[in-house]
Amino acid sequence: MILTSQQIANRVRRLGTEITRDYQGRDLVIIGVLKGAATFTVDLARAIDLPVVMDWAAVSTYGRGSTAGTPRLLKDIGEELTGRDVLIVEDILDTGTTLSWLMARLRERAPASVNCCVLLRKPHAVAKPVEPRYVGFDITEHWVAGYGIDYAERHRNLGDIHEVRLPSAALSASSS
Ligand SMILES: O=P(O)(O)OC[C@H]1O[C@H](OP(=O)(O)OP(=O)(O)O)[C@H](O)[C@@H]1O
Ligand SMILES: Nc1nc2[nH]cnc2c(=O)[nH]1
Repeated sequence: MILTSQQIANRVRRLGTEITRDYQGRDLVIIGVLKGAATFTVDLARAIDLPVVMDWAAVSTYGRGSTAGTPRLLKDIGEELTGRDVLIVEDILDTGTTLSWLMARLRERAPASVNCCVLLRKPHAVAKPVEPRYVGFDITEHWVAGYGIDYAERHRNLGDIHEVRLPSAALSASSS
């Protein structure tokens, strides 16, 4: 599996159009989740034709799914959220541990709404149910890297999204 930079750009443009339509007249705060969603968040924000506010959060999650420990906020946002419309932007929804925890924490701050936009949704997003309002692509459970997403902290700078072939950790080079 490979998602080319062109496929990603086309999808991001359409997501931006949808978000522009859905948030007309609202006070939209976009929160990108570091580090994986940094590239996607910036591209998505540029595809939205509204005066959005951008902020960043970082969450550390040890273990996933039923074995997950409690996630921790490594970096909090600076924006006040009371009465505002929050859109969390994530690169991957896998078990849902990260997003379900972050959405619950942000809801405690009395925003008008909290939704999320994920670029990639994996099939096992069931451990902690999360219903993203926007999804870029539904993908298989294979490990992926590129377009901000890492393999062992590397490859975030690739323009395409590649499948990582374990255990060699070679990146897929062609569509299949
Ligand atoms: O749905 P989940 O099972 O919680 O998995 C999804 C999370 O895992 C990855 O983050 P990671 O912890 O690798 O950090 P990073 O964004 O800094 O790469 C990804 O960026 C999501 O945040
Ligand atoms: N980097 C990376 N993190 C993940 N977290 C859950 N799935 C993935 C993946 O495919 N790649």
